[in-house]
Amino acid sequence: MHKIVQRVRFFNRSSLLTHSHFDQSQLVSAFSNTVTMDQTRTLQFLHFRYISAVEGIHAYCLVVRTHYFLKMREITNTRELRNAFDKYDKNVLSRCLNWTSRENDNHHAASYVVNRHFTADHNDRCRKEFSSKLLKNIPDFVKIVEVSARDGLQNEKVIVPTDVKTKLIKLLVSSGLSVVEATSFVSPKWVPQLADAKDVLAAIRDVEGASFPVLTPNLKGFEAAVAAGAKEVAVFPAASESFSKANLNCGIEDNLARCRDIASASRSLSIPVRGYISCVVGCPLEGKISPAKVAYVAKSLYEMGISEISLGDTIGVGTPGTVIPMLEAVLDVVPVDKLAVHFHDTYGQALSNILISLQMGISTVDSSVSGLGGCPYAKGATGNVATEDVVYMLNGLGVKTNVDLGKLMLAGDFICKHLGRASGSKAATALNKVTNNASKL
Ligand SMILES: CC(C)(COP(=O)([O-])OP(=O)([O-])OC[C@H]1O[C@@H](n2cnc3c(N)ncnc32)[C@H](O)[C@@H]1OP(=O)([O-])[O-])[C@@H](O)C(=O)NCCC(=O)NCCSC(=O)C[C@@](C)(O)CC(=O)[O-]
Repeated sequence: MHKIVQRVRFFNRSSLLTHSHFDQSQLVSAFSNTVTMDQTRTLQFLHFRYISAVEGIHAYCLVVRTHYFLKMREITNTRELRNAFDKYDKNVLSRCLNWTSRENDNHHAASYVVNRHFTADHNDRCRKEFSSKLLKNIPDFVKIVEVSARDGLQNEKVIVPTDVKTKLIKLLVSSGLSVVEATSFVSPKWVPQLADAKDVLAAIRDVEGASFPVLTPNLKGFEAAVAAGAKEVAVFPAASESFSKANLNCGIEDNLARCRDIASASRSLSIPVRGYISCVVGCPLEGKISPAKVAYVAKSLYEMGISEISLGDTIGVGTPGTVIPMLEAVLDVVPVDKLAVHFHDTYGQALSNILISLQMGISTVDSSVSGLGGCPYAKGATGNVATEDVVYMLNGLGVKTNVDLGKLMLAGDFICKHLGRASGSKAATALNKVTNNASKL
């Protein structure tokens, strides 16, 4: 039985009931005549499957390697195949199936399923093609920027003691994470949870093996951070005017001016400045955000010498369908090695968005242990993507992170126990059930 790997649309059920008398040879000969190909060969490429009315009527026209007989370039995705099929073959197919396509029924006639699994040889070839196409841009190494101690905790209503925060940071570092965002130098009136920023930095002063960037919204925050020993800072403009006002009490342009001040102050101290852009696909206040707006803010940050630009889907509404155009727009103005992605998992889309970002060449991913997180000024935003889930996926892809999943899970267990809640990481939850030695996975 051929494995059907991609189904676009079912044939119209009622049409099939009416026109269920066609057979395979009829179909093959119609195609052969049209595409001047011998029947045996055509059979190889075209497979028709009809399941009787007892099981429910489904007909699949399997068009494989369409380019072979249409002398087209290879078709790799559904949309391309649909377009090509619509252009060249719809009428042929309709004739084969003895259909009279009604005008608004055209899409039924153009329905098809791609079958890439019709011979062993073909399987091997396809697997290689898939691997080279889908994995070719995926980096060998991904840098994970762990944000749980800042983004993860900033939204917690009950104040987490400083020693719990610092123990969390130490556990995260011991798992191999090389960048652990530590805290924010923001107004304690705005984010009371991080009012102990200075004490956190003091407590981790001697911890080696990682850098500890901190958020600084303005020069006041930057100066306080430097005085407390920060060696890396981050600014955080938004791509949404309304969110910028809600989060920072100033609009995009005013905030970019503050970022510029911080960038120039940091230059003389050789302090790298990271830049987050919030709301890169959607805003809790404005809805959809255009890729052009994100590209504008990204370009501004790049031009002021920001070392890394992290693209934040603050409320987790993005899907690959919205993330790809956003990334394309940003990649037009900022080199890929300067970019990072920062996905919240509100709608369960974070891992697919990360995979797409890796396929587009991005090699820095922000995440938060146990999926902790949420922005106090983005109502409805849930946790960041869980670091354990990201590491699990990257391990599966053979991508190095230098992070020990077992030790990472210990950090997750620690903070979840303290907060009195279950982990938001699916991988950690599953691994905790099936093995006590997750670090071997
Ligand atoms: C930017 C401000 C300070 C403006 O807040 P403001 O009220 O407009 O500031 P102001 O200049 O009028 O000052 C008001 C008071 O705040 C003080 N102040 C002023 N600046 C500081 C500072 N740096 N540190 C400590 N105190 C500060 C200042 O001294 C004054 O104190 P007062 O005289 O009333 O006693 C405020 O809006 C703020 O702190 N916002 C931060 C909000 C925040 O942290 N949001 C969460 C982080 S963003 C995020 O999570 C998204 C991200 C990055 O993860 C990416 C993603 O997920 O997409």
